[in-house]
Amino acid sequence: MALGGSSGGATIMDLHSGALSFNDKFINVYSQHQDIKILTPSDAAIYNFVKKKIQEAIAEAFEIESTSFHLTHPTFFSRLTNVEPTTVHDEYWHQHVDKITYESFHYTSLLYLNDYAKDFQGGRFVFTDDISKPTKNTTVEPRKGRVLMFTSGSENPHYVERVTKGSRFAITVSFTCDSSKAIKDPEPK
Ligand SMILES: O=C(O)CCC(=O)C(=O)O
Ligand SMILES: [Fe+2]
Repeated sequence: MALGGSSGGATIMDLHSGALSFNDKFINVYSQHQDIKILTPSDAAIYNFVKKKIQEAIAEAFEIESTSFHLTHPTFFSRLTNVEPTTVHDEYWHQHVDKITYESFHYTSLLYLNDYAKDFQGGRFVFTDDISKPTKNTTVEPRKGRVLMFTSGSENPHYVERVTKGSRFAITVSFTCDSSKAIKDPEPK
Protein backbone atom coordinates (compact mmCIF):
# COMPACT_ATOMS: atom_id res chain seq x y z
CA MET A 1 0.00 0.00 0.00
CA ALA A 2 3.02 2.23 0.50
CA LEU A 3 3.47 2.07 -3.29
CA GLY A 4 0.13 3.68 -3.92
CA GLY A 5 -2.85 4.85 -1.91
CA SER A 6 -6.15 6.46 -2.70
CA SER A 7 -6.48 10.24 -2.55
CA GLY A 8 -9.75 9.49 -0.71
CA GLY A 9 -10.31 7.36 2.38
CA ALA A 10 -10.26 3.80 1.01
CA THR A 11 -7.15 2.08 -0.33
CA ILE A 12 -7.29 -1.52 -1.54
CA MET A 13 -4.67 -3.94 -2.80
CA ASP A 14 -6.01 -7.02 -4.55
CA LEU A 15 -3.65 -9.96 -4.09
CA HIS A 16 -5.04 -11.78 -7.11
CA SER A 17 -4.90 -9.10 -9.82
CA GLY A 18 -2.39 -6.72 -8.22
CA ALA A 19 -4.87 -3.80 -8.42
CA LEU A 20 -3.78 -1.08 -6.01
CA SER A 21 -5.56 2.22 -5.38
CA PHE A 22 -3.45 5.09 -6.66
CA ASN A 23 -4.84 8.62 -6.19
CA ASP A 24 -8.24 8.46 -7.88
CA LYS A 25 -7.58 5.33 -9.97
CA PHE A 26 -5.88 1.93 -9.78
CA ILE A 27 -2.48 0.73 -10.90
CA ASN A 28 -1.28 -2.84 -11.27
CA VAL A 29 1.34 -3.15 -8.58
CA TYR A 30 2.61 -6.50 -9.90
CA SER A 31 3.37 -5.20 -13.39
CA GLN A 32 4.53 -1.72 -12.35
CA HIS A 33 6.89 -2.78 -9.59
CA GLN A 34 8.48 -5.94 -10.94
CA ASP A 35 11.73 -4.97 -9.22
CA ILE A 36 10.10 -5.19 -5.78
CA LYS A 37 8.96 -8.38 -4.02
CA ILE A 38 5.33 -7.47 -3.36
CA LEU A 39 4.44 -10.90 -2.02
CA THR A 40 7.44 -12.84 -0.71
CA PRO A 41 7.27 -16.64 -0.52
CA SER A 42 6.70 -16.34 3.23
CA ASP A 43 3.89 -13.74 2.76
CA ALA A 44 2.19 -16.06 0.25
CA ALA A 45 2.59 -19.03 2.59
CA ILE A 46 1.06 -17.08 5.50
CA TYR A 47 -1.84 -15.87 3.36
CA ASN A 48 -2.53 -19.40 2.09
CA PHE A 49 -2.31 -20.87 5.58
CA VAL A 50 -4.74 -18.26 6.95
CA LYS A 51 -7.07 -18.77 3.99
CA LYS A 52 -7.14 -22.51 4.68
CA LYS A 53 -7.93 -21.95 8.38
CA ILE A 54 -10.77 -19.57 7.48
CA GLN A 55 -12.10 -22.03 4.88
CA GLU A 56 -12.17 -24.77 7.52
CA ALA A 57 -13.92 -22.45 9.99
CA ILE A 58 -16.57 -21.55 7.38
CA ALA A 59 -17.06 -25.25 6.57
CA GLU A 60 -17.62 -25.99 10.25
CA ALA A 61 -19.84 -22.99 11.00
CA PHE A 62 -22.08 -23.45 7.95
CA GLU A 63 -21.92 -27.27 7.95
CA ILE A 64 -20.63 -27.60 4.41
CA GLU A 65 -17.72 -29.53 2.93
CA SER A 66 -14.56 -27.42 2.73
CA THR A 67 -14.02 -28.84 -0.77
CA SER A 68 -17.37 -27.46 -1.98
CA PHE A 69 -16.24 -23.83 -2.09
CA HIS A 70 -13.16 -22.07 -3.35
CA LEU A 71 -11.17 -18.88 -3.03
CA THR A 72 -12.43 -16.21 -5.44
CA HIS A 73 -11.48 -12.67 -6.40
CA PRO A 74 -11.12 -9.98 -5.39
CA THR A 75 -9.24 -10.94 -2.23
CA PHE A 76 -7.73 -7.78 -0.91
CA PHE A 77 -6.13 -5.74 1.82
CA SER A 78 -8.00 -2.57 2.76
CA ARG A 79 -7.01 0.58 4.57
CA LEU A 80 -9.83 2.90 5.62
CA THR A 81 -9.32 6.42 6.95
CA ASN A 82 -11.32 9.59 7.57
CA VAL A 83 -9.93 11.34 4.47
CA GLU A 84 -12.77 12.81 2.40
CA PRO A 85 -13.73 10.62 -0.59
CA THR A 86 -12.58 11.63 -4.06
CA THR A 87 -14.35 8.82 -5.97
CA VAL A 88 -17.21 6.40 -5.27
CA HIS A 89 -14.60 3.69 -4.52
CA ASP A 90 -13.73 5.66 -1.38
CA GLU A 91 -17.29 5.59 -0.03
CA TYR A 92 -17.06 2.40 1.99
CA TRP A 93 -19.80 3.32 4.46
CA HIS A 94 -22.82 2.61 2.25
CA GLN A 95 -25.08 -0.33 3.04
CA HIS A 96 -24.64 -3.09 0.48
CA VAL A 97 -24.93 -6.78 -0.29
CA ASP A 98 -21.61 -8.37 -1.22
CA LYS A 99 -23.12 -10.70 -3.84
CA ILE A 100 -24.30 -7.61 -5.72
CA THR A 101 -21.00 -5.75 -5.36
CA TYR A 102 -18.86 -8.82 -6.07
CA GLU A 103 -20.85 -11.26 -8.16
CA SER A 104 -18.80 -14.40 -7.51
CA PHE A 105 -18.97 -14.20 -3.68
CA HIS A 106 -20.94 -16.80 -1.71
CA TYR A 107 -19.07 -16.53 1.58
CA THR A 108 -17.29 -13.37 2.70
CA SER A 109 -14.70 -13.31 5.43
CA LEU A 110 -12.81 -10.43 6.93
CA LEU A 111 -9.64 -10.81 8.94
CA TYR A 112 -9.08 -7.67 10.98
CA LEU A 113 -5.51 -6.51 11.30
CA ASN A 114 -5.79 -3.80 13.93
CA ASP A 115 -7.98 -2.70 16.80
CA TYR A 116 -11.14 -0.61 16.98
CA ALA A 117 -10.88 2.17 19.63
CA LYS A 118 -7.11 1.73 19.93
CA ASP A 119 -5.72 2.11 16.40
CA PHE A 120 -8.75 3.87 14.91
CA GLN A 121 -12.13 5.33 15.88
CA GLY A 122 -15.36 4.47 14.07
CA GLY A 123 -15.00 1.72 11.47
CA ARG A 124 -17.18 -0.88 13.15
CA PHE A 125 -18.87 -3.43 10.87
CA VAL A 126 -22.67 -3.30 11.05
CA PHE A 127 -25.16 -5.92 9.83
CA THR A 128 -28.56 -4.40 9.16
CA ASP A 129 -31.79 -6.37 8.98
CA ASP A 130 -33.37 -4.44 6.13
CA ILE A 131 -31.28 -2.64 3.56
CA SER A 132 -33.96 -0.07 2.70
CA LYS A 133 -35.29 0.50 6.23
CA PRO A 134 -33.03 -0.84 8.97
CA THR A 135 -34.73 -1.44 12.29
CA LYS A 136 -31.96 -3.22 14.14
CA ASN A 137 -28.24 -3.69 13.84
CA THR A 138 -25.61 -6.20 14.88
CA THR A 139 -22.24 -4.55 15.26
CA VAL A 140 -18.80 -6.15 15.09
CA GLU A 141 -15.80 -4.34 16.54
CA PRO A 142 -12.65 -5.05 14.53
CA ARG A 143 -9.82 -6.47 16.61
CA LYS A 144 -6.43 -7.75 15.44
CA GLY A 145 -6.84 -11.44 14.52
CA ARG A 146 -10.64 -11.40 14.72
CA VAL A 147 -12.34 -13.14 11.78
CA LEU A 148 -15.85 -12.30 10.63
CA MET A 149 -17.55 -14.79 8.28
CA PHE A 150 -20.96 -14.54 6.68
CA THR A 151 -22.93 -15.59 3.62
CA SER A 152 -22.67 -12.92 0.93
CA GLY A 153 -26.32 -12.72 -0.19
CA SER A 154 -29.25 -10.41 0.50
CA GLU A 155 -29.69 -12.07 3.93
CA ASN A 156 -26.65 -10.10 5.10
CA PRO A 157 -26.81 -6.44 4.10
CA HIS A 158 -24.15 -4.48 5.95
CA TYR A 159 -21.98 -1.41 6.02
CA VAL A 160 -18.84 -0.11 7.71
CA GLU A 161 -19.11 2.99 9.88
CA ARG A 162 -17.02 5.91 8.75
CA VAL A 163 -13.60 5.93 10.36
CA THR A 164 -13.20 9.18 12.29
CA LYS A 165 -9.57 8.81 13.37
CA GLY A 166 -6.58 6.58 12.54
CA SER A 167 -6.26 3.86 9.89
CA ARG A 168 -8.26 0.64 9.84
CA PHE A 169 -6.62 -2.39 8.20
CA ALA A 170 -8.33 -5.62 7.15
CA ILE A 171 -8.10 -8.36 4.58
CA THR A 172 -11.10 -9.70 2.70
CA VAL A 173 -10.90 -13.43 1.93
CA SER A 174 -13.78 -14.37 -0.32
CA PHE A 175 -15.15 -17.72 -1.41
CA THR A 176 -17.39 -19.04 -4.16
CA CYS A 177 -19.28 -22.29 -4.66
CA ASP A 178 -18.99 -21.81 -8.43
CA SER A 179 -15.85 -23.69 -9.44
CA SER A 180 -15.63 -21.66 -12.68
CA LYS A 181 -15.01 -18.55 -10.50
CA ALA A 182 -12.33 -20.21 -8.36
CA ILE A 183 -8.84 -18.71 -8.28
CA LYS A 184 -5.55 -20.34 -7.40
CA ASP A 185 -3.86 -19.52 -4.12
CA PRO A 186 -1.82 -16.32 -4.48
CA GLU A 187 1.80 -17.04 -5.43
CA PRO A 188 4.93 -15.06 -4.60
CA LYS A 189 5.09 -11.94 -6.81
O1 LIG B 1 -13.93 -4.09 6.00
C1 LIG B 1 -15.00 -4.58 6.39
O2 LIG B 1 -15.24 -4.84 7.58
C2 LIG B 1 -16.09 -4.88 5.38
C3 LIG B 1 -15.91 -4.24 4.04
C4 LIG B 1 -17.04 -4.59 3.12
O3 LIG B 1 -18.16 -4.67 3.52
C5 LIG B 1 -16.77 -4.91 1.71
O4 LIG B 1 -15.64 -4.70 1.22
O5 LIG B 1 -17.69 -5.39 1.04
FE1 LIG C 1 -19.27 -5.85 2.18
